[in-house]
Amino acid sequence: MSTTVVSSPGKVLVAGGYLVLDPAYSGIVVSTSSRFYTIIQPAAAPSHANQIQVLSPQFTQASWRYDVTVEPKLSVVPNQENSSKNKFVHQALESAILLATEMKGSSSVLSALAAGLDITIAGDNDFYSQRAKLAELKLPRNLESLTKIPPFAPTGGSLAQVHKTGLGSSAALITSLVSALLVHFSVISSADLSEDSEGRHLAHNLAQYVHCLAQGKVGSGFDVAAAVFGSHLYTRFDPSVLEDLMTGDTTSPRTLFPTLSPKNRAWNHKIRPFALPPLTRIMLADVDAGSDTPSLVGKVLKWRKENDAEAHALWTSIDQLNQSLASILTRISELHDRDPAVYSAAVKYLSSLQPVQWMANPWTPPEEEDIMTAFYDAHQTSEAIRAKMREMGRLSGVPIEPSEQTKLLDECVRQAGVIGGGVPGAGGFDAIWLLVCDPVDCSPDQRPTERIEYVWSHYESVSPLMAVESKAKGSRTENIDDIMGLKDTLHLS
Ligand SMILES: Nc1ncnc2c1ncn2[C@@H]1O[C@H](COP(=O)(O)OP(=O)(O)OP(=O)(O)O)[C@@H](O)[C@H]1O
Ligand SMILES: C[C@@](O)(CCOP(=O)(O)O)CC(=O)O
Repeated sequence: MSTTVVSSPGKVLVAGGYLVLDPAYSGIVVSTSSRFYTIIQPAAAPSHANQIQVLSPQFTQASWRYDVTVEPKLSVVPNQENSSKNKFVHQALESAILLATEMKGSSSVLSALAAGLDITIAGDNDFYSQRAKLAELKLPRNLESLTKIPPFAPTGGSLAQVHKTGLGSSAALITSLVSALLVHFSVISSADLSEDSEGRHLAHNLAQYVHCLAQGKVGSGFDVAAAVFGSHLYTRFDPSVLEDLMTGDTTSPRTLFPTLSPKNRAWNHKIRPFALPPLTRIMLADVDAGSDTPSLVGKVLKWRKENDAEAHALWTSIDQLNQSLASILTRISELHDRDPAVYSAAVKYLSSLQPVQWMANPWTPPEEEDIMTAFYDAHQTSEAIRAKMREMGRLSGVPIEPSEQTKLLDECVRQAGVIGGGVPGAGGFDAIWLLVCDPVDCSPDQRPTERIEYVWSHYESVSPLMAVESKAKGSRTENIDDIMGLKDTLHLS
Protein backbone atom coordinates (compact mmCIF):
# COMPACT_ATOMS: atom_id res chain seq x y z
CA MET A 1 0.00 0.00 0.00
CA SER A 2 1.33 3.42 -0.89
CA THR A 3 1.98 6.54 1.18
CA THR A 4 -0.88 8.95 1.88
CA VAL A 5 -0.15 12.60 2.68
CA VAL A 6 -2.91 15.07 3.57
CA SER A 7 -2.44 18.68 4.65
CA SER A 8 -4.94 21.03 6.31
CA PRO A 9 -4.54 24.77 6.87
CA GLY A 10 -4.60 26.87 10.03
CA LYS A 11 -7.07 29.72 10.63
CA VAL A 12 -7.51 33.33 11.65
CA LEU A 13 -10.94 34.51 12.83
CA VAL A 14 -10.75 38.02 11.44
CA ALA A 15 -14.28 38.98 12.55
CA GLY A 16 -16.95 37.23 14.59
CA GLY A 17 -15.20 36.31 17.85
CA TYR A 18 -17.83 35.27 20.45
CA LEU A 19 -20.67 35.95 17.98
CA VAL A 20 -19.79 32.82 16.01
CA LEU A 21 -20.65 30.66 19.04
CA ASP A 22 -24.29 31.52 18.29
CA PRO A 23 -25.84 30.19 15.05
CA ALA A 24 -27.70 33.50 14.67
CA TYR A 25 -24.41 35.17 13.69
CA SER A 26 -21.48 34.37 11.44
CA GLY A 27 -17.74 34.98 11.25
CA ILE A 28 -15.07 35.75 8.66
CA VAL A 29 -12.47 32.97 8.74
CA VAL A 30 -9.23 33.20 6.75
CA SER A 31 -7.27 29.99 6.25
CA THR A 32 -3.50 30.17 6.29
CA SER A 33 -0.74 28.92 4.02
CA SER A 34 0.72 27.34 7.18
CA ARG A 35 -0.51 23.76 7.33
CA PHE A 36 -0.47 20.55 9.29
CA TYR A 37 0.67 17.43 7.42
CA THR A 38 -0.17 13.80 8.15
CA ILE A 39 1.88 11.14 6.40
CA ILE A 40 0.64 7.51 6.54
CA GLN A 41 2.87 4.65 5.40
CA PRO A 42 2.91 0.88 5.84
CA ALA A 43 5.05 0.14 8.91
CA ALA A 44 8.79 -0.04 8.29
CA ALA A 45 8.98 -3.21 10.44
CA PRO A 46 6.48 -5.72 8.99
CA SER A 47 6.04 -7.66 12.23
CA HIS A 48 3.80 -4.92 13.59
CA ALA A 49 0.45 -6.18 12.31
CA ASN A 50 -2.49 -4.17 13.70
CA GLN A 51 -0.17 -1.73 15.37
CA ILE A 52 -0.07 1.99 14.63
CA GLN A 53 2.95 4.07 15.48
CA VAL A 54 2.42 7.86 15.53
CA LEU A 55 5.40 10.18 15.54
CA SER A 56 5.61 13.99 15.98
CA PRO A 57 9.30 14.60 15.26
CA GLN A 58 9.15 18.29 16.24
CA PHE A 59 8.66 17.35 19.90
CA THR A 60 10.43 15.34 22.57
CA GLN A 61 8.54 12.33 23.99
CA ALA A 62 6.15 12.52 21.07
CA SER A 63 5.86 8.98 19.83
CA TRP A 64 2.80 6.90 20.56
CA ARG A 65 1.97 3.27 19.77
CA TYR A 66 -1.55 1.92 19.56
CA ASP A 67 -2.74 -1.67 19.31
CA VAL A 68 -5.84 -2.04 17.16
CA THR A 69 -8.41 -4.81 17.53
CA VAL A 70 -11.14 -4.77 14.92
CA GLU A 71 -13.25 -7.81 15.87
CA PRO A 72 -15.51 -8.55 17.66
CA LYS A 73 -15.45 -4.89 18.66
CA LEU A 74 -13.14 -2.08 17.58
CA SER A 75 -10.62 -0.90 20.12
CA VAL A 76 -7.53 1.28 19.79
CA VAL A 77 -5.47 0.85 22.94
CA PRO A 78 -2.42 3.01 23.75
CA ASN A 79 0.64 0.82 24.29
CA GLN A 80 1.79 0.59 27.91
CA GLU A 81 5.28 1.71 26.94
CA ASN A 82 4.08 5.10 25.64
CA SER A 83 5.78 7.83 27.65
CA SER A 84 2.91 10.31 27.26
CA LYS A 85 -0.76 10.43 26.29
CA ASN A 86 -2.20 12.22 23.28
CA LYS A 87 -5.98 12.37 23.57
CA PHE A 88 -6.33 14.22 20.25
CA VAL A 89 -4.41 11.59 18.29
CA HIS A 90 -6.04 8.70 20.14
CA GLN A 91 -9.61 9.93 19.54
CA ALA A 92 -8.82 10.64 15.88
CA LEU A 93 -7.49 7.10 15.31
CA GLU A 94 -10.35 5.41 17.16
CA SER A 95 -13.16 7.34 15.46
CA ALA A 96 -11.68 7.28 11.95
CA ILE A 97 -11.04 3.52 12.10
CA LEU A 98 -14.49 2.87 13.57
CA LEU A 99 -16.09 4.86 10.75
CA ALA A 100 -13.95 2.97 8.21
CA THR A 101 -15.12 -0.41 9.57
CA GLU A 102 -18.75 0.75 9.38
CA MET A 103 -18.37 1.89 5.79
CA LYS A 104 -15.87 -0.56 4.27
CA GLY A 105 -16.25 -3.62 6.50
CA SER A 106 -13.85 -5.19 9.00
CA SER A 107 -11.90 -7.25 6.48
CA SER A 108 -11.01 -4.23 4.36
CA VAL A 109 -9.74 -2.36 7.45
CA LEU A 110 -7.86 -5.43 8.70
CA SER A 111 -6.08 -5.80 5.39
CA ALA A 112 -5.05 -2.09 5.43
CA LEU A 113 -3.65 -2.65 8.93
CA ALA A 114 -2.02 -6.01 8.18
CA ALA A 115 1.51 -4.64 7.92
CA GLY A 116 0.94 -2.02 10.62
CA LEU A 117 1.02 1.71 9.95
CA ASP A 118 3.57 4.46 10.59
CA ILE A 119 1.97 7.89 10.89
CA THR A 120 4.02 11.07 11.01
CA ILE A 121 2.54 14.43 12.00
CA ALA A 122 4.21 17.74 11.22
CA GLY A 123 3.06 21.33 11.59
CA ASP A 124 4.55 24.31 9.80
CA ASN A 125 6.79 26.40 12.06
CA ASP A 126 4.13 29.15 12.26
CA PHE A 127 1.95 27.04 14.58
CA TYR A 128 4.57 27.31 17.31
CA SER A 129 6.30 30.49 18.50
CA GLN A 130 9.73 30.93 16.87
CA ARG A 131 10.67 33.84 19.16
CA ALA A 132 13.14 31.79 21.23
CA LYS A 133 14.68 30.18 18.14
CA LEU A 134 15.29 33.61 16.52
CA ALA A 135 16.92 34.85 19.72
CA GLU A 136 19.10 31.71 19.88
CA LEU A 137 20.19 32.26 16.26
CA LYS A 138 20.75 35.98 17.01
CA LEU A 139 18.42 36.90 14.17
CA PRO A 140 16.10 39.92 14.15
CA ARG A 141 12.39 39.12 14.45
CA ASN A 142 11.37 39.58 10.79
CA LEU A 143 10.09 37.56 7.85
CA GLU A 144 13.54 37.20 6.27
CA SER A 145 14.89 35.62 9.47
CA LEU A 146 12.02 33.12 9.58
CA THR A 147 13.08 31.78 6.18
CA LYS A 148 16.42 30.81 7.77
CA ILE A 149 14.77 28.42 10.23
CA PRO A 150 14.53 24.97 8.60
CA PRO A 151 10.98 23.80 7.84
CA PHE A 152 9.29 21.70 10.56
CA ALA A 153 12.04 22.69 12.99
CA PRO A 154 12.22 20.79 16.28
CA THR A 155 10.70 22.91 19.04
CA GLY A 156 13.24 21.64 21.57
CA GLY A 157 10.58 20.57 24.10
CA SER A 158 7.43 18.54 24.64
CA LEU A 159 3.91 19.25 23.36
CA ALA A 160 2.88 20.32 26.85
CA GLN A 161 5.60 22.99 26.98
CA VAL A 162 5.27 24.46 23.51
CA HIS A 163 4.16 28.07 23.02
CA LYS A 164 1.37 27.99 20.38
CA THR A 165 0.56 30.96 18.16
CA GLY A 166 -3.23 30.53 17.95
CA LEU A 167 -3.47 29.27 14.36
CA GLY A 168 -5.57 26.31 15.49
CA SER A 169 -2.99 23.52 15.73
CA SER A 170 -5.36 20.95 17.19
CA ALA A 171 -8.10 21.57 14.57
CA ALA A 172 -5.62 21.43 11.66
CA LEU A 173 -3.93 18.35 13.14
CA ILE A 174 -7.18 16.46 13.65
CA THR A 175 -8.54 17.41 10.25
CA SER A 176 -5.38 16.30 8.43
CA LEU A 177 -5.15 13.09 10.49
CA VAL A 178 -8.76 11.93 10.10
CA SER A 179 -8.83 12.96 6.41
CA ALA A 180 -5.60 11.04 5.74
CA LEU A 181 -7.03 7.96 7.49
CA LEU A 182 -10.27 8.15 5.47
CA VAL A 183 -8.24 8.34 2.25
CA HIS A 184 -5.83 5.58 3.33
CA PHE A 185 -8.71 3.24 4.22
CA SER A 186 -10.38 4.12 0.87
CA VAL A 187 -13.49 5.53 2.58
CA ILE A 188 -13.10 8.68 0.48
CA SER A 189 -10.92 9.46 -2.52
CA SER A 190 -8.09 12.01 -2.74
CA ALA A 191 -10.18 14.07 -5.14
CA ASP A 192 -13.04 14.19 -2.60
CA LEU A 193 -10.94 16.33 -0.28
CA SER A 194 -10.64 19.21 -2.72
CA GLU A 195 -14.13 19.07 -4.22
CA ASP A 196 -17.55 19.91 -2.86
CA SER A 197 -18.26 16.20 -2.46
CA GLU A 198 -20.01 14.05 0.13
CA GLY A 199 -16.57 12.68 1.06
CA ARG A 200 -15.36 16.13 2.00
CA HIS A 201 -18.45 16.77 4.14
CA LEU A 202 -17.95 13.39 5.81
CA ALA A 203 -14.35 14.35 6.66
CA HIS A 204 -15.67 17.64 8.07
CA ASN A 205 -18.30 16.01 10.27
CA LEU A 206 -15.82 13.43 11.55
CA ALA A 207 -13.17 16.08 12.30
CA GLN A 208 -15.72 18.24 14.15
CA TYR A 209 -16.80 15.23 16.21
CA VAL A 210 -13.25 14.17 17.11
CA HIS A 211 -12.22 17.74 17.96
CA CYS A 212 -15.22 18.09 20.29
CA LEU A 213 -14.50 14.71 21.93
CA ALA A 214 -10.82 15.56 22.48
CA GLN A 215 -11.60 19.05 23.81
CA GLY A 216 -14.42 17.70 25.96
CA LYS A 217 -16.85 20.31 24.64
CA VAL A 218 -18.70 21.35 21.50
CA GLY A 219 -17.01 24.60 20.38
CA SER A 220 -18.18 26.75 17.49
CA GLY A 221 -16.10 24.68 15.06
CA PHE A 222 -14.92 27.50 12.78
CA ASP A 223 -11.33 26.26 13.15
CA VAL A 224 -12.15 22.75 11.90
CA ALA A 225 -14.32 24.21 9.11
CA ALA A 226 -11.37 26.38 7.97
CA ALA A 227 -9.08 23.33 8.01
CA VAL A 228 -11.54 21.43 5.77
CA PHE A 229 -12.93 24.15 3.48
CA GLY A 230 -10.38 27.00 3.59
CA SER A 231 -11.38 30.68 3.96
CA HIS A 232 -15.15 31.16 4.28
CA LEU A 233 -17.97 32.87 6.12
CA TYR A 234 -18.92 30.48 8.91
CA THR A 235 -22.24 29.88 10.62
CA ARG A 236 -22.04 27.18 13.24
CA PHE A 237 -24.01 23.93 13.46
CA ASP A 238 -26.49 23.28 16.26
CA PRO A 239 -24.51 21.36 18.91
CA SER A 240 -27.44 18.96 19.41
CA VAL A 241 -26.28 17.03 16.30
CA LEU A 242 -23.47 15.56 18.42
CA GLU A 243 -25.41 15.17 21.64
CA ASP A 244 -25.98 11.41 21.37
CA LEU A 245 -22.36 10.65 20.47
CA MET A 246 -20.89 13.03 23.04
CA THR A 247 -22.98 11.95 25.98
CA GLY A 248 -23.43 8.48 27.39
CA ASP A 249 -20.84 5.78 27.62
CA THR A 250 -18.32 6.42 24.86
CA THR A 251 -16.67 3.07 25.57
CA SER A 252 -19.79 1.08 24.69
CA PRO A 253 -20.32 0.19 21.02
CA ARG A 254 -21.21 3.27 19.05
CA THR A 255 -22.22 3.61 15.46
CA LEU A 256 -20.88 6.81 13.95
CA PHE A 257 -22.15 6.87 10.38
CA PRO A 258 -25.84 7.69 11.01
CA THR A 259 -24.78 10.86 12.87
CA LEU A 260 -21.73 11.79 10.78
CA SER A 261 -23.32 11.08 7.40
CA PRO A 262 -23.33 14.13 5.09
CA LYS A 263 -26.99 13.26 4.49
CA ASN A 264 -27.84 13.87 8.15
CA ARG A 265 -29.86 17.11 7.97
CA ALA A 266 -29.06 17.93 11.60
CA TRP A 267 -25.68 19.24 10.36
CA ASN A 268 -26.96 22.75 9.69
CA HIS A 269 -23.72 24.78 9.56
CA LYS A 270 -23.29 27.16 6.63
CA ILE A 271 -20.06 27.60 4.71
CA ARG A 272 -20.35 30.62 2.41
CA PRO A 273 -17.54 31.46 -0.04
CA PHE A 274 -15.04 34.13 0.94
CA ALA A 275 -11.51 35.13 -0.05
CA LEU A 276 -9.36 38.17 0.64
CA PRO A 277 -9.13 40.60 -2.30
CA PRO A 278 -6.33 40.28 -4.89
CA LEU A 279 -3.15 42.30 -4.22
CA THR A 280 -3.80 42.37 -0.48
CA ARG A 281 -1.97 40.34 2.12
CA ILE A 282 -2.82 39.24 5.61
CA MET A 283 0.05 39.77 8.07
CA LEU A 284 0.06 37.93 11.37
CA ALA A 285 2.16 38.32 14.48
CA ASP A 286 2.73 36.32 17.59
CA VAL A 287 2.51 38.94 20.35
CA ASP A 288 3.73 38.65 23.89
CA ALA A 289 2.00 41.73 25.27
CA GLY A 290 0.94 40.62 28.73
CA SER A 291 -0.39 37.88 30.89
CA ASP A 292 -2.56 35.23 29.29
CA THR A 293 -6.21 35.10 30.40
CA PRO A 294 -7.56 31.65 29.64
CA SER A 295 -11.13 32.31 30.80
CA LEU A 296 -12.03 35.04 28.27
CA VAL A 297 -14.86 33.08 26.68
CA GLY A 298 -16.56 32.04 29.93
CA LYS A 299 -16.56 35.62 31.24
CA VAL A 300 -17.92 37.17 28.05
CA LEU A 301 -20.70 34.60 27.80
CA LYS A 302 -21.61 35.12 31.46
CA TRP A 303 -21.87 38.89 30.91
CA ARG A 304 -24.02 38.29 27.83
CA LYS A 305 -26.38 36.06 29.77
CA GLU A 306 -26.72 38.52 32.63
CA ASN A 307 -27.19 41.57 30.39
CA ASP A 308 -29.53 40.27 27.77
CA ALA A 309 -30.86 43.50 26.23
CA GLU A 310 -27.56 45.36 26.20
CA ALA A 311 -25.72 42.33 24.85
CA HIS A 312 -28.33 41.77 22.15
CA ALA A 313 -27.93 45.36 20.93
CA LEU A 314 -24.14 45.07 20.95
CA TRP A 315 -24.11 41.67 19.20
CA THR A 316 -26.51 43.01 16.55
CA SER A 317 -24.39 46.07 15.83
CA ILE A 318 -21.15 44.04 15.66
CA ASP A 319 -22.81 41.51 13.37
CA GLN A 320 -23.93 44.26 10.99
CA LEU A 321 -20.36 45.57 10.83
CA ASN A 322 -18.91 42.07 10.36
CA GLN A 323 -21.28 41.37 7.51
CA SER A 324 -20.49 44.75 5.93
CA LEU A 325 -16.79 43.98 6.10
CA ALA A 326 -17.34 40.62 4.38
CA SER A 327 -19.40 42.20 1.59
CA ILE A 328 -17.02 45.13 1.09
CA LEU A 329 -14.04 42.77 0.75
CA THR A 330 -16.03 40.63 -1.70
CA ARG A 331 -16.95 43.77 -3.65
CA ILE A 332 -13.27 44.75 -3.81
CA SER A 333 -12.52 41.36 -5.42
CA GLU A 334 -15.29 42.03 -7.96
CA LEU A 335 -13.79 45.45 -8.74
CA HIS A 336 -10.50 43.67 -9.44
CA ASP A 337 -12.20 41.25 -11.83
CA ARG A 338 -13.92 44.12 -13.64
CA ASP A 339 -10.58 45.69 -14.65
CA PRO A 340 -7.39 44.18 -13.21
CA ALA A 341 -5.12 46.91 -14.66
CA VAL A 342 -7.08 49.81 -13.15
CA TYR A 343 -7.33 47.88 -9.86
CA SER A 344 -3.58 47.29 -9.80
CA ALA A 345 -2.89 51.02 -10.36
CA ALA A 346 -5.31 51.92 -7.56
CA VAL A 347 -3.68 49.49 -5.11
CA LYS A 348 -0.26 50.93 -5.92
CA TYR A 349 -1.57 54.44 -5.21
CA LEU A 350 -3.26 53.37 -1.94
CA SER A 351 -0.02 51.72 -0.85
CA SER A 352 1.72 55.10 -0.83
CA LEU A 353 -0.81 56.89 1.38
CA GLN A 354 -2.20 56.59 4.87
CA PRO A 355 -5.89 55.53 4.95
CA VAL A 356 -6.93 59.04 6.12
CA GLN A 357 -5.57 60.40 2.80
CA TRP A 358 -7.21 57.82 0.54
CA MET A 359 -10.30 59.89 -0.22
CA ALA A 360 -8.56 63.26 -0.22
CA ASN A 361 -7.17 63.34 -3.75
CA PRO A 362 -9.26 65.53 -6.07
CA TRP A 363 -7.34 64.13 -9.07
CA THR A 364 -8.29 60.47 -8.54
CA PRO A 365 -8.98 59.03 -12.02
CA PRO A 366 -12.76 58.46 -12.24
CA GLU A 367 -12.30 54.75 -13.06
CA GLU A 368 -10.42 54.27 -9.77
CA GLU A 369 -12.93 56.09 -7.57
CA ASP A 370 -15.09 53.05 -6.74
CA ILE A 371 -11.98 51.10 -5.78
CA MET A 372 -10.67 53.86 -3.49
CA THR A 373 -14.10 54.18 -1.85
CA ALA A 374 -14.37 50.43 -1.28
CA PHE A 375 -10.89 50.23 0.30
CA TYR A 376 -11.69 53.22 2.50
CA ASP A 377 -14.99 51.59 3.56
CA ALA A 378 -13.09 48.41 4.47
CA HIS A 379 -10.71 50.48 6.59
CA GLN A 380 -13.51 52.36 8.36
CA THR A 381 -15.52 49.20 8.97
CA SER A 382 -12.64 47.22 10.44
CA GLU A 383 -11.85 50.17 12.73
CA ALA A 384 -15.51 50.29 13.79
CA ILE A 385 -15.39 46.54 14.57
CA ARG A 386 -12.34 47.11 16.76
CA ALA A 387 -14.15 49.87 18.65
CA LYS A 388 -17.16 47.60 19.27
CA MET A 389 -14.96 44.70 20.39
CA ARG A 390 -13.23 47.06 22.84
CA GLU A 391 -16.69 47.96 24.10
CA MET A 392 -17.52 44.26 24.53
CA GLY A 393 -14.28 43.89 26.49
CA ARG A 394 -14.98 46.91 28.68
CA LEU A 395 -18.52 45.82 29.48
CA SER A 396 -17.62 42.22 30.28
CA GLY A 397 -14.38 43.05 32.08
CA VAL A 398 -12.26 41.01 29.65
CA PRO A 399 -9.11 42.16 27.79
CA ILE A 400 -10.44 41.53 24.26
CA GLU A 401 -8.33 44.38 22.87
CA PRO A 402 -6.16 45.37 25.83
CA SER A 403 -4.48 48.80 25.78
CA GLU A 404 -1.08 47.30 24.82
CA GLN A 405 -2.69 45.85 21.69
CA THR A 406 -4.60 49.09 20.99
CA LYS A 407 -1.35 51.05 20.93
CA LEU A 408 0.30 48.57 18.58
CA LEU A 409 -2.70 48.26 16.26
CA ASP A 410 -3.27 52.04 16.13
CA GLU A 411 0.31 52.53 15.02
CA CYS A 412 -0.02 49.79 12.37
CA VAL A 413 -3.34 50.93 10.89
CA ARG A 414 -1.99 54.49 10.54
CA GLN A 415 0.67 53.31 8.09
CA ALA A 416 0.42 53.90 4.36
CA GLY A 417 -1.32 51.04 2.56
CA VAL A 418 -2.81 49.36 5.65
CA ILE A 419 -6.48 48.47 5.22
CA GLY A 420 -7.23 47.29 8.75
CA GLY A 421 -6.45 44.93 11.55
CA GLY A 422 -7.44 43.60 14.91
CA VAL A 423 -6.93 40.99 17.60
CA PRO A 424 -8.09 37.65 16.14
CA GLY A 425 -10.65 35.27 17.61
CA ALA A 426 -11.31 35.68 21.29
CA GLY A 427 -8.84 38.61 21.52
CA GLY A 428 -6.26 38.96 24.27
CA PHE A 429 -2.56 39.64 24.43
CA ASP A 430 -1.20 36.95 22.11
CA ALA A 431 -1.67 37.88 18.46
CA ILE A 432 -2.68 40.51 15.92
CA TRP A 433 -3.73 40.41 12.26
CA LEU A 434 -3.44 43.15 9.62
CA LEU A 435 -4.71 43.37 6.07
CA VAL A 436 -2.35 45.40 3.88
CA CYS A 437 -2.14 46.40 0.22
CA ASP A 438 0.42 44.27 -1.59
CA PRO A 439 1.03 45.88 -5.01
CA VAL A 440 2.92 44.05 -7.75
CA ASP A 441 5.21 46.64 -9.29
CA CYS A 442 6.55 48.47 -6.30
CA SER A 443 10.07 48.92 -4.96
CA PRO A 444 10.63 46.89 -1.79
CA ASP A 445 10.98 49.96 0.45
CA GLN A 446 7.60 51.25 -0.75
CA ARG A 447 5.76 48.10 0.24
CA PRO A 448 3.26 48.26 3.13
CA THR A 449 4.60 44.87 4.29
CA GLU A 450 8.09 46.40 4.73
CA ARG A 451 6.64 49.38 6.57
CA ILE A 452 4.81 47.09 8.97
CA GLU A 453 7.91 45.02 9.58
CA TYR A 454 9.74 48.24 10.41
CA VAL A 455 7.02 49.23 12.91
CA TRP A 456 7.04 45.74 14.43
CA SER A 457 10.84 45.78 14.75
CA HIS A 458 10.48 48.46 17.45
CA TYR A 459 8.32 46.21 19.62
CA GLU A 460 10.09 43.60 21.77
CA SER A 461 6.73 41.87 22.07
CA VAL A 462 6.09 41.28 18.35
CA SER A 463 7.32 38.36 16.27
CA PRO A 464 5.88 37.96 12.73
CA LEU A 465 4.48 34.75 11.28
CA MET A 466 5.20 33.61 7.72
CA ALA A 467 1.59 32.80 6.79
CA VAL A 468 -0.36 34.39 3.98
CA GLU A 469 -3.90 33.37 3.00
CA SER A 470 -3.98 29.80 1.69
CA LYS A 471 -4.69 29.77 -2.03
CA ALA A 472 -5.75 26.11 -1.92
CA LYS A 473 -9.20 25.80 -0.46
CA GLY A 474 -8.81 23.66 2.64
CA SER A 475 -7.53 20.10 3.00
CA ARG A 476 -5.77 18.40 0.11
CA THR A 477 -3.61 15.41 -0.64
CA GLU A 478 0.04 16.17 -1.27
CA ASN A 479 2.98 14.67 -3.07
CA ILE A 480 5.59 14.32 -0.36
CA ASP A 481 8.38 15.45 -2.73
CA ASP A 482 6.62 18.79 -3.31
CA ILE A 483 6.72 19.88 0.33
CA MET A 484 10.03 21.57 1.00
CA GLY A 485 11.96 19.87 3.74
CA LEU A 486 9.27 17.37 4.70
CA LYS A 487 11.14 14.20 3.74
CA ASP A 488 14.50 15.35 5.10
CA THR A 489 13.23 16.81 8.31
CA LEU A 490 11.12 13.82 9.10
CA HIS A 491 13.77 11.29 8.02
CA LEU A 492 11.27 9.63 5.70
CA SER A 493 12.52 7.52 2.84
N1 LIG B 1 2.44 18.35 16.23
C1 LIG B 1 1.56 17.71 17.00
N2 LIG B 1 1.63 16.37 17.14
C2 LIG B 1 0.74 15.71 17.91
N3 LIG B 1 -0.24 16.30 18.58
C3 LIG B 1 -0.36 17.63 18.49
C4 LIG B 1 0.53 18.41 17.69
N4 LIG B 1 0.17 19.72 17.80
C5 LIG B 1 -0.92 19.74 18.62
N5 LIG B 1 -1.23 18.51 19.03
C6 LIG B 1 -2.35 18.09 19.90
O1 LIG B 1 -3.21 19.20 20.09
C7 LIG B 1 -3.24 19.56 21.49
C8 LIG B 1 -3.32 21.06 21.63
O2 LIG B 1 -4.64 21.40 21.50
P1 LIG B 1 -5.26 22.79 22.02
O3 LIG B 1 -6.72 22.72 21.78
O4 LIG B 1 -4.70 23.09 23.37
O5 LIG B 1 -4.55 23.79 21.01
P2 LIG B 1 -5.17 24.86 20.06
O6 LIG B 1 -6.17 25.68 20.82
O7 LIG B 1 -5.62 24.22 18.81
O8 LIG B 1 -3.88 25.74 19.77
P3 LIG B 1 -3.60 26.97 18.85
O9 LIG B 1 -4.91 27.51 18.33
O10 LIG B 1 -2.90 27.97 19.73
O11 LIG B 1 -2.72 26.44 17.77
C9 LIG B 1 -1.96 18.99 22.05
O12 LIG B 1 -2.07 18.75 23.42
C10 LIG B 1 -1.81 17.70 21.26
O13 LIG B 1 -2.63 16.68 21.78
C1 LIG C 1 -14.40 33.18 21.20
C2 LIG C 1 -14.55 32.26 19.99
O1 LIG C 1 -15.68 32.69 19.25
C3 LIG C 1 -13.36 32.37 19.06
C4 LIG C 1 -12.06 31.85 19.58
O2 LIG C 1 -11.11 32.01 18.58
P1 LIG C 1 -9.54 31.78 18.81
O3 LIG C 1 -9.37 30.36 19.25
O4 LIG C 1 -9.10 32.81 19.80
O5 LIG C 1 -8.94 32.05 17.43
C5 LIG C 1 -14.74 30.83 20.49
C6 LIG C 1 -15.16 29.85 19.39
O6 LIG C 1 -15.71 30.28 18.38
O7 LIG C 1 -14.94 28.64 19.56
